[in-house]
Amino acid sequence: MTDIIIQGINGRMGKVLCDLIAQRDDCRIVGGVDVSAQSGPIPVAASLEELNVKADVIIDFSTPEATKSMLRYCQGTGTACVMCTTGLDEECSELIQQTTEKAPVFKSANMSMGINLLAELAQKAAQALGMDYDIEIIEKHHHNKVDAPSGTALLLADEINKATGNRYRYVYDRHSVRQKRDPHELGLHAIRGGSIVGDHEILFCGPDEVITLSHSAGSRAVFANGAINAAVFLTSQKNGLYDMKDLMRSLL
Ligand SMILES: NC(=O)C1=CN([C@@H]2O[C@H](COP(=O)(O)OP(=O)(O)OC[C@H]3O[C@@H](n4cnc5c(N)ncnc54)[C@H](OP(=O)(O)O)[C@@H]3O)[C@@H](O)[C@H]2O)C=CC1
Ligand SMILES: O=C(O)C1=N[C@H](C(=O)O)C[C@H](O)C1
Repeated sequence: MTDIIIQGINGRMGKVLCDLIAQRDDCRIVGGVDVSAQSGPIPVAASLEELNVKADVIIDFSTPEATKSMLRYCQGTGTACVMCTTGLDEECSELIQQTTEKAPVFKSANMSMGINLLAELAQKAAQALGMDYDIEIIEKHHHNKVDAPSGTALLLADEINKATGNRYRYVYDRHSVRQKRDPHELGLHAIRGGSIVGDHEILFCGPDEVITLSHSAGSRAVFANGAINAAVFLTSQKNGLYDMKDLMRSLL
């Protein structure tokens, strides 16, 4: 039985996690962290220190500041964590590095299997098509999302760059750009509206043709299930950094 704390338990993802974990018999929620602590069967506090509950893994869908607090807590206690929050900064990258020496850390800007397959397909397409095809990524999310571009759009861009010898530099939204497109640009564009869960398109625009690879999340369950599976996976891992590729390999 994997004991889990959810950071951001009252948020959109936190609520879906609670529903899905209740249906499983290999894990349970032993506590939650959120701004507004609520009274209920699960203890919830404003910080991990205040919660003072031991768990095997913390799943984090919150804010970048809260993620940093969690990493410091995991460094001190050796607790494993699944990092799902996006919009993280350079300070967070350093904290992640330090934390992986003290605890198992799982990080992915997108916990769905589909996006991680899409990243592999995009790498293959970029390698096969070469510089004659301009790459543009369009992401669409609900109107409550605060960070842009999405962590997933950046993940896809980074994976493409990794597979092509870092040949691209990122251009965001092209607002006020007054020059023609350079072949080394990779465009990232964010759309925010309504209740869109998360759509990502990668366009390879070539001479007289466009190839589009896309993924559309039908519900938040795809992310929540990935995060729960990652939490269970982490309980048998050594200190270090893990991502969806490690989880997918373990399920084969
Ligand atoms: N990796 C992935 O697959 C996915 C990642 N995400 C990312 O997860 C994050 C959360 O998304 P979502 O659930 O939609 O966002 P929400 O805003 O709905 O939920 C975040 C929750 O965290 C709470 N919170 C704010 N500050 C703290 C704090 N210091 N400590 C603990 N909790 C805090 C918020 O409280 P309050 O509202 O009162 O501020 C809110 O309840 C985002 O960065 C999003 O991009 C989302 C989906 C999938
Ligand atoms: O905020 C969201 O909702 C989502 N955020 C993640 C991101 O920034 O990529 C993943 C998913 O697309 C939903």
